[in-house]
Parts: sequence; C-alpha cells; structure tokens
Amino acid sequence: MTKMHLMWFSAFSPHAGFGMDGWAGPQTGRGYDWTQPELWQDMAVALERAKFDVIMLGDSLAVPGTYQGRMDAYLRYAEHAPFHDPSPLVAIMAAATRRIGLAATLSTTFYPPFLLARLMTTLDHLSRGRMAWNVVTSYKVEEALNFGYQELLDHDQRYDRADEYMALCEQLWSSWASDAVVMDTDTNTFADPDKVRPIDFQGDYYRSRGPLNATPSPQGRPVIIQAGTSERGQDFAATHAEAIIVARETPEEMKQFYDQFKTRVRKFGRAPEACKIFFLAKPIIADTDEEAQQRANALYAHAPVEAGLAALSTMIQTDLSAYDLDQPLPASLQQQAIQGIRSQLDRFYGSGQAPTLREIATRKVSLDSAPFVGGPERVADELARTMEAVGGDGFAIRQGMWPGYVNPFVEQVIPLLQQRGVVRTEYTGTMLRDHLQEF
Ligand SMILES: Cc1cc2nc3c(=O)[nH]c(=O)nc-3n(C[C@H](O)[C@H](O)[C@H](O)COP(=O)(O)O)c2cc1C
Repeated sequence: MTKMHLMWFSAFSPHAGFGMDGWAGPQTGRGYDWTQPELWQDMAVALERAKFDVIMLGDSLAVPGTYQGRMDAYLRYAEHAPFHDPSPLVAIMAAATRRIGLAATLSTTFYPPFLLARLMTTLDHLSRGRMAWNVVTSYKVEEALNFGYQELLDHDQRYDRADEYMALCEQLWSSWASDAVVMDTDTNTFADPDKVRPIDFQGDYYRSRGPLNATPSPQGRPVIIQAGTSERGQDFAATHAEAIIVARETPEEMKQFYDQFKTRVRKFGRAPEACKIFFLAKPIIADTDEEAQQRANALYAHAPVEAGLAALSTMIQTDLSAYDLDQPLPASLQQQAIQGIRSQLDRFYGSGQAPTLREIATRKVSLDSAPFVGGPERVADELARTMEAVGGDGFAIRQGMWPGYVNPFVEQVIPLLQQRGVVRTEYTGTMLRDHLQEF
C-alpha cells in the first residue's frame, strides 16, 4: 500500500469551492463568519485531528477585471476576491494547533525579500517550526497596477528574478549561525557577534546588507511550496521546492508527471524524495454513491457559467467574453495563455479533447480538478487506488475551509484511509519538514 501525504488547499477564500458550492452553498455550514478567527481555527483543529501534513492558503493582490474589462463578475461571485491576508491567518491557526503545518502564499514580485524573510522566520518561531511559504511570482496585471506598475515582467523573467529572490532569502536565513544566540548573563552577551554576518548581497534585481534582524527559527527556513508547471516553473520547483501542487486529470497523467518531475529533481542534484508532489483532488462526498453523484450533477447543472468565465479569464489573462461559448477555444489562444496559468487550459485540452468554452467554464466552478465523487467508502477507495497507481506523495484536497467540506472528509473518509494504512494515524515529528519527510 502506498502511503499518501495530505494537504488542505483553500484557494481564493472565502468562497473556495466556488460558485454554488462555495460561499453561498449548503456546504459552508452555519454559525461562522469567514472574517472572524473561529472558522479558521476550528477548521485547523479538525484537520490536525485528521493528521493532515499542511493547510495551504492561496492569495492574490487585486480584484481582477479581465472578464468584460470590468470587476463586476468578480465582485458578484466573490471570484478571486476578497482575501484575508494569509500571514495573520496562519498565525492564528498556529495558536490553536500544535502539529499541523501551515502555508501562506506570498508573492516574490510584490513582497520585499527582507520583509518576507523576517516574516517567515517570525511565523516559524510562533508556530514552533510548522511554517511553509507558497512561492508565487504573480500573474495578474491588476496586481501590478495596485503597486504602481503598468505591467508585470515576462513569464520567464519573473522566474529568473524569483531565483535571485530565493538566493537572497537563503543568505538572510543563514546570516545567523544556529548557535549564535548564547544569552550568557555572566558575560552579558545575548548573541555571539562572530556568528552573525552581513551578507552584502549584490544581484541583478536585489541588494541587501543583512544580516536578518531575527534569530534562527526552529526549521531554519520555511518549507518551500510551489505550484507553477510550465517548463520554467518546473525547473524553479526542482531547484527550490519541497512540495509542489499539480493539476492532472487521470491516474495515468499523474503517474507520467510524477516520473518526469522526479527525474527533473534528480537532474538538479537533489534526491527525488526531497520534493513531494501533491495532486489536486476535489472530493464530493455524501452518505451514498447515488447521493454524491446527484450532488455532483446538481453542482454542474447549476454552476454559474459567468463565474467560470471570469475565473478562467483572469487565470489565463485573456478576456473570454468575446469567444463563442459553444465552441472549443481556438488553439492559438491556448498557446498565448502563457502569461497566466496556462496549465488551466492544457489540462482540459490534453489528450486530443476539445471541450467547448461553456463546458470548461462550468467545470471550473463546479467539479474542477480530479473530482472524487461518492460515499466515503468509494472516495477512500479511489484516493488509495490512485495513489497506488501513481507510486507516491499525496493529494491537495482543494476545498473551502468550511465545516461542510472539512467535516465529512475528516470524520468519514480519513478513518477509512487510516484503516487501510495509507495515511498516518499519529504525527511522528513536530515540524512540517518532519511530516513531509516521514515517508
Ligand atoms: C494549483 C495552483 C495554485 C496556485 N495558487 C496561486 C495563488 O494562490 N496565488 C498566485 O498568485 N498564483 C497561484 N498560482 C499560479 C502559479 O503560482 C503560477 O504563477 C502560474 O501557475 C504560472 O506559472 P507556470 O506558467 O509555471 O505554471 C497557482 C497555480 C496553481 C496551478
């Protein structure tokens, strides 16, 4: 039996799950206000009880306006906005838990490296070594406009700059030796000055004197997570990431990606197990298989297509309002989507398929990536069987942080996975890096 790691990936909160099944749906659960701490803390406690490796919070820094050149659809459907800043969210979740890992998304384009390095060090202290950083380079032009730029750097250049950003952060995180803090009252010495060094970093994009004005945290540096899957994005991940999130539709496609990516990690001089692959999975669970299928059908039938068009438009940075809903997107557009998240289209148009724009927009706001539909037994079986076929690592459960999603998975599916011996029943380590490297 192949064991699986588990991440709860809550993107584009508060409505994550999207559309009917998101902020407005029956699954969200009553009595919670997403703006308040209790929802986030209670869900973190529930996922820790289920021994998840990590909770990951996505983020973005703008209300988009790609679709129809207006913000209307994004605001109406809470699509890609609003977001709480993920840093205080992971801090309050850390305060309510002891073992589960917590990941915040922060942009290399908009966050100054020194501030980010110190923020992550502080959060790693406060969580006793459970922090991860989801490294994004940002892809929306509206994010650039919010920071006073007219446009973003080109796709590959964003990654080049991010490589330098990582090198700078790495030096800041190493600027204090692990034994630099002595706190010796006899000699009235807090830190040994010989063990704290300026870095005098001089790059093409960044300069920094250093050292960090924060002491080394339990993990030393946050766990690095990444989700870009272009060739350049995969090279970046193979160099830096300890976990990646990937959308693939079938076990065969997952297996193919798994083998190729692990080879790439080896090519960059790292052990393949140094970077874990999490495949996106969206479980739709009900008491019986029939009920779950009915729920999935209803979700698809009632999906607000316009919300899907708005989501895809911003993800591929192209206004899709001008395209025929009942035709596949032109191949030229599929190629152009490079500035945004092109893999959003690639996965729909892979293996010679040609779904219409209406179909992919509907899918986007209903079933989305790799749906696992059924009663708890069926969902547990399919997750276990898929992981066996792929050969390892885990799933990023792509759902909202709401009781209606978290509780059925935690209470009904996790015990079945534990009985099969494919997920952990106890944490063996205390820090996030320990969880990822446990198997
Ligand atoms: C599953 C998934 C989650 C992502 N989450 C975020 C996010 O929260 N914030 C963000 O700015 N970008 C996010 N992205 C975008 C990626 O970080 C990246 O910018 C994008 O995929 C383009 O890179 P690529 O061409 O290498 O795929 C996500 C992408 C994927 C596939």
